Amino acid sequence: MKITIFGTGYVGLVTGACFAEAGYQVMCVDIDKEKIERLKQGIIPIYEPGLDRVVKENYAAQRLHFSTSAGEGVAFGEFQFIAVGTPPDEDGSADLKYVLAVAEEIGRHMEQHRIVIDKSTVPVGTADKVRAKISSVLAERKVDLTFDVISNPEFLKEGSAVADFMKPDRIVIGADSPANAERMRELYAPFNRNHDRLIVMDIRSAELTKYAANAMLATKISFMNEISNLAERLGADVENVRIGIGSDPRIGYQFIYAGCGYGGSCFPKDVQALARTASTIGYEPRLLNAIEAINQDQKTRLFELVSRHFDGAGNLRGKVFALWGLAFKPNTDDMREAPSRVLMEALWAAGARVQAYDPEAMEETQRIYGAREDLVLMGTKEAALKGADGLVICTEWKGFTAPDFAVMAQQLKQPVIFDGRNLYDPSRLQAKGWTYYGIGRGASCKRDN
Ligand SMILES: NC(=O)c1ccc[n+]([C@@H]2O[C@H](COP(=O)([O-])OP(=O)(O)OC[C@H]3O[C@@H](n4cnc5c(N)ncnc54)[C@H](O)[C@@H]3O)[C@@H](O)[C@H]2O)c1
Ligand SMILES: O=c1ccn([C@@H]2O[C@H](COP(=O)(O)OP(=O)(O)O[C@H]3O[C@H](CO)[C@@H](O)[C@H](O)[C@H]3O)[C@@H](O)[C@H]2O)c(=O)[nH]1
Repeated sequence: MKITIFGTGYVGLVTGACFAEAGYQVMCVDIDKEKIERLKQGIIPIYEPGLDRVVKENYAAQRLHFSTSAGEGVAFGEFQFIAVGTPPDEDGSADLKYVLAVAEEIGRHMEQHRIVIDKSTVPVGTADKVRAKISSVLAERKVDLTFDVISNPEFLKEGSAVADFMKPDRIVIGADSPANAERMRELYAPFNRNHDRLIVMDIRSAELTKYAANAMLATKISFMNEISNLAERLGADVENVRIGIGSDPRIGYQFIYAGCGYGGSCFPKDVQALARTASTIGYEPRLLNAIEAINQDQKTRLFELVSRHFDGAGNLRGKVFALWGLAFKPNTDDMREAPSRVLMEALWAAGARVQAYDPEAMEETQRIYGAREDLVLMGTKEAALKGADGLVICTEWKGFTAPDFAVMAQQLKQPVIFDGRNLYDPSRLQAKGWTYYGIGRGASCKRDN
């Protein structure tokens, strides 16, 4: 079977490389010429565990091909995956311009039947728009060709994208005929062994399933962040509460970690896009709006703790802060909507300087912020501490979980930690003379009310 994937971002590149690893012939097409050139040279544009090997080996084995030519891509695969970005429009709704541009290319270059599969996260009704776009271009060309449109949303997580794709929890297929569903079952057979993971449904339900999944996970996080704010004020510890409620299998332990807010390219944009969809059909999305609002507040939490500790009035002129963790989560270099950005920008606005360290996201930070006097990127987490007035943690990289606190205390001007991911045991640190602030740790930390 031959597959074409439009878009070589997190989803497209992982999907293409994993299909090639399963033995298929795959062509990845992107409009970004530099990205495609670098991929051909074996330079992987993102940090994603395991991706480097699958891309390089399958490219060398000539199962994985790269191109900037849409025409070449449309001619190549019977299956045409759309895996391009769907960024937020000005009003928060999903911008479909990249998706529809691909649909247009497919219509323009098609010479035989094609199965068009939408893997991008798109609002309900997008498959109809893709179908209409291809049909109108075919009509302009005055050619009579048949094609199918299928929805196949992607659920991989950054940081474990290859593993998630190889061993999915589920493969959601939105199809309008049993024959199309069967073609997808055949295509996904290498990833659907041992037990059936394929969930087949109508196209609109598949499109909504993707948003519902992300909104549900974001709800769990915002709920716990709200509880953390209560815990802080009530003198309870959200970490104890987390363990207490997670033990109920109806709640579960996953996605109930309070912290400095959720980031990334998906939860913030998808919660907003779903809320926007609701508004456009006259339904007030009260819960979705609250999830988003709680998250925005939560991202300012660390700055509040820092400024209250040092000044109370938000003036941090002359202060220097060590920052551990820039990426929006561990095992990625992605900084889209990262809580670290909100924190750094607030610290800078208050006159402070930042000495930052992240195992993977330094280049990305440099790309986003360029050279500025109030940001120094340090080569190690220890170096970031030197001469700083305090340590702030935004990302729970494994390498941050068991540092040498005695050495750290010597490097910092004063032993104070603002821990946005609740990595440490407050009482142990306090026993060693540290001032420790976590998220929602009212029982064990300094109360701030
Ligand atoms: N990042 C994730 O973890 C994740 C997971 C599941 C679903 N999604 C969804 O998948 C989609 C893609 O996300 P991503 O993170 O991979 O995006 P991305 O921004 O990393 O990559 C998108 C790529 O598409 C390319 N592109 C744009 N227009 C094109 C065109 N006409 N032809 C070919 N290529 C084109 C861009 O140059 C870019 O390389 C989004 O809808 C996103 O919401 C993302
Ligand atoms: O208990 C938790 C779990 C996560 N987070 C934060 O939530 C954000 C998102 O984390 P995660 O879901 O692990 O990363 P993503 O790569 O954004 O993956 C989400 O978004 C993808 C894109 O749609 C989906 O495919 C995935 O299923 C979905 O988990 C990060 O900032 C995390 O720090 C918390 O604050 N607390």
